[in-house]
Amino acid sequence: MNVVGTVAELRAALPREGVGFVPTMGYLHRGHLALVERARKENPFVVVSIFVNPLQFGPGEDYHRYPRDLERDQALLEEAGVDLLFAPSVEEMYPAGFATRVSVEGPLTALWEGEVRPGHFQGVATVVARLFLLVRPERAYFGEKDYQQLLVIRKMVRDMGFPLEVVGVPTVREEDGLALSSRNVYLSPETRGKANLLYRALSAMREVAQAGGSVAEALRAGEGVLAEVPEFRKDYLALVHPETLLPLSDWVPGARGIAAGRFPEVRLIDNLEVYP
Ligand SMILES: Nc1ncnc2c1ncn2[C@@H]1O[C@H](COP(=O)(O)OP(=O)(O)OP(=O)(O)O)[C@@H](O)[C@H]1O
Ligand SMILES: CC(C)(CO)[C@@H](O)C(=O)[O-]
Ligand code: BAL
Repeated sequence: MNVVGTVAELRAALPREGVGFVPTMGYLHRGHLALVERARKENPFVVVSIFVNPLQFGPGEDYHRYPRDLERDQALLEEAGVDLLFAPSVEEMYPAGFATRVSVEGPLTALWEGEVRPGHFQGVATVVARLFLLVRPERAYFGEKDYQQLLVIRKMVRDMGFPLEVVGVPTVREEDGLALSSRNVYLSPETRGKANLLYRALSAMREVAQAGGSVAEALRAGEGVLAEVPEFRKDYLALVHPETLLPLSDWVPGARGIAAGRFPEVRLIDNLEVYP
C-alpha cells in the first residue's frame, strides 16, 4: 500500500481510471472495513482517505480529542488490500487563505443532525467535494450509519454533476445491536452496557410497524425504550421519509427510524429501516 500526505504525491500515485474511494476520519473499525471490502469488490484500485476535518466540528465539539492512531489504521488498511492511503495535514487540505465552502441547502441539511450541529453538513460537503476533485473516483462509499450524511452527499453529487456513483453500505453492528463508531471508545464500561438503547428503540418501532401499528404507536414504543435510561439525553427520535427525511404521519415504503442523543461521555446516532 502506498501512503501519501500531499496533493502532489496523490496525483502522481493515482491511476487514470478505476478508482473506488472510501473517505474516513480514521480510528478504523469493522464498519470502515466493510466499506473497503465493498470497494475492493467493485473497483480495480481502492483509495482510502484519513482526515479529521476541522470544518465539520462545532466550537464545543470533540475535534481535538477525536481518536487518532494512524499507525494502527495503516496496518489494517494494508491487510485489507487497499492500494493507496491519502492522509493529508490540515494545511494540505486547507492551505492558508482557503475560503470556499460547499453548502447543500434546504430541509435535508436543516433538520436533525443539521439542527443539532449547525454548520456540520457544510463542513462535510466542503471536504467531500474537495476530496472527490482530488481523488476523482468512479465510485465512493459511505456508511448508512450516517444516513443523513449519505443523503446529503448523494444530493451534492446529483446537483453538481460529480461524475461518480455514491454507494451506501449497511451499518455494521456489535452483537447487542450498537452501531460501530470510532467514538464508541469514549464509552465507559457502565455506559457501554446501555449504549444499544438507540438500536433497541429503533427495533421496537420496527416491531410495531411489522405488527400493523401506526406511526404514532411506533413512536410511542421507541420513546418508551429511551425513557428506560434516564442519563440519556435525546436529541431526536423520529420516523421519516427515506429520501426527504421529512417526518411521517403515515407509513411509506422504506420509512426510516432515526435517533440521536447523548450519554455524559459521548453522543450516539443510529437509524433503521422500519417499514419495508
Ligand atoms: N458501523 C458502521 N457501519 C457502516 N459504515 C460505517 C459505520 N461507522 C462508520 N461508517 C462509515 O464510515 C465512514 C467514515 O466514518 P467515520 O470515520 O466518521 O467513522 P465513524 O465510526 O462514523 O466515526 P464517528 O465516531 O465520527 O461517528 C462514513 O461513511 C461512515 O458512515
Ligand atoms: C465523510 C467524512 C469522512 C467527511 O469528513 C466524515 O463525515 C465521516 O467520516 O463520515
Ligand atoms: N461520522 C460522521 C462524522 C462526524 O460525526 O463528524
